[in-house]
Amino acid sequence: MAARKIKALLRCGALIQVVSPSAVKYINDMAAEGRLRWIPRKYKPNDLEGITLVFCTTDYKKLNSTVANECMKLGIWVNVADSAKESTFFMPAMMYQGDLTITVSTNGASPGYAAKLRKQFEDEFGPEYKEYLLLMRRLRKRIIAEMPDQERRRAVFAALVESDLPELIKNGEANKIEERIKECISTRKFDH
Ligand SMILES: C[C@@]1(CC(=O)O)C2=NC(=C\c3[nH]c(c(CCC(=O)O)c3CC(=O)O)Cc3[nH]c(c(CC(=O)O)c3CCC(=O)O)/C=C3\N/C(=C\2)[C@@H](CCC(=O)O)[C@]3(C)CC(=O)O)/[C@H]1CCC(=O)O
Ligand SMILES: NC(=O)c1ccc[n+]([C@@H]2O[C@H](COP(=O)([O-])OP(=O)(O)OC[C@H]3O[C@@H](n4cnc5c(N)ncnc54)[C@H](O)[C@@H]3O)[C@@H](O)[C@H]2O)c1
Repeated sequence: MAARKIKALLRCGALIQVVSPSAVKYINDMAAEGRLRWIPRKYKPNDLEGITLVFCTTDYKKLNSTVANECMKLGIWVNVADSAKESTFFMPAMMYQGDLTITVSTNGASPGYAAKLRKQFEDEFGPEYKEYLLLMRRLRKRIIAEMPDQERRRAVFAALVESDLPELIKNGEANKIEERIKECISTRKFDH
């Protein structure tokens, strides 16, 4: 449980401290690589000093609850793995494809369903979207620099996002990609 939360946090560049007498291999490895600090003992109340975000992921319900209460008193945001009710924030299911991030939440109604939808998004948004967004990032920079008229730029961006570029990338149709970009750049239509 803790390992799953840690994976998401490391992606965001969080500074992580784990307090637990035991740790799974992943946490052990991350500690050995210096990517987090593992304090191998039971929780003590002053562990919350200077902490901005807390995850209570022990298998000891009463302790999770006590820590959550302490956090509430101190105004620290807390996520309680076995109690949606005592959490002040939830984690969503997340997927990444380059610069694309998709998160799903059911607001605590069914985390399993959030996970199922996340898998569906992973199937739908393959590596072509990573490529597509790299392309869009380059094009957008160029268009902003070279196209002074904002209305015109909006029309071009709208055409680019409505285009079949991801499909063309997926199918490796390189010649059509150039052609499609040119078509989009020459578009003048803009729907308000
Ligand atoms: C999305 C995800 C993110 C993550 O954990 O990083 C996440 N839970 C995931 C999976 C999952 N969790 C559970 C199952 C078993 C099936 C099931 O219960 O449905 C599965 C399915 C699985 O493992 O595949 C059990 C469970 N979960 C919570 C409780 C306690 C409670 O409900 O009070 C219990 C014990 C219930 C019991 O006692 O039986 C509570 C929460 N879990 C949340 C998030 C928050 C609400 C998010 C939302 O509703 O969208 C919330 C409120 C707090 C939080 O943890 O942030 C991650 C999917 C990651 C992915 O695969 O992409
Ligand atoms: N939110 C979710 O998505 C979700 C999903 C599955 C399970 N859960 C819940 O999360 C909880 C943890 O599940 P798990 O599978 O990770 O359990 P686990 O047994 O693998 O891990 C619990 C950890 O808590 C540590 N611990 C126990 N007492 C402690 C103390 N006093 N101080 C510090 N650390 C202590 C243990 O050393 C262990 O490393 C369970 O209550 C489970 O119901 C939540």
